[in-house]
Amino acid sequence: MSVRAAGFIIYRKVFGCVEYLFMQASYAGKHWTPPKGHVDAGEDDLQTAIRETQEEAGLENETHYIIDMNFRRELQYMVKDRPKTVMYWLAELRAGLDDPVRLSEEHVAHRWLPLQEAVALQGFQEMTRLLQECERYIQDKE
Ligand SMILES: Nc1ncnc2c1ncn2[C@@H]1O[C@H](COP(=O)(O)OP(=O)(O)OP(=O)(O)OP(=O)(O)OC[C@H]2O[C@@H](n3cnc4c(N)ncnc43)[C@H](O)[C@@H]2O)[C@@H](O)[C@H]1O
Repeated sequence: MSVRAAGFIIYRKVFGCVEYLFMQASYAGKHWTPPKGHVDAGEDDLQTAIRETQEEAGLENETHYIIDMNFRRELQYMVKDRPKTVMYWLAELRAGLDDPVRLSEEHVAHRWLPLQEAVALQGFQEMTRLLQECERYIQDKE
């Protein structure tokens, strides 16, 4: 059976430059991902994304970021021989907030990074494609 998770690709704009939020897991390979987590029973994907982002990054929907409901993408990869599906929405940090992220014990560090640095840091092929798509989408919106 497939594992299901959901989260947000959260970006902020600093002097016109787009920067994406990545957080480093405190366990195992200490990999970097956007805020996301497993979908609990009775939750829909969007509820999960909002809950996990609050739990993992201390960011509240509306107060700290605005969700773009027009940009939703599904990532798929294998974890320990099981398929995992992660639903991501794009979300923008509210202007003027700088860095309100407050990490839980699940993560040891976070960074706001422009596209190329985010791509290099996280290193996953499907996430790279998704970030490139986000970048084009954000540019087209402006
Ligand atoms: N090894 C471990 N030791 C101790 N506690 C653990 C643990 N793994 C999970 N936990 C605990 O489980 C909970 C996780 O729950 P949640 O917080 O609810 O779920 P998650 O973000 O989806 O978890 P995870 O980190 O496992 O998933 P990811 O897909 O990023 O990562 C899963 C794998 O996929 C890889 N991966 C991540 N993104 C990928 C991508 N885009 N493409 C390919 N592989 C990717 C990662 O490198 C990683 O190997 C946490 O409380 C944590 O403490």
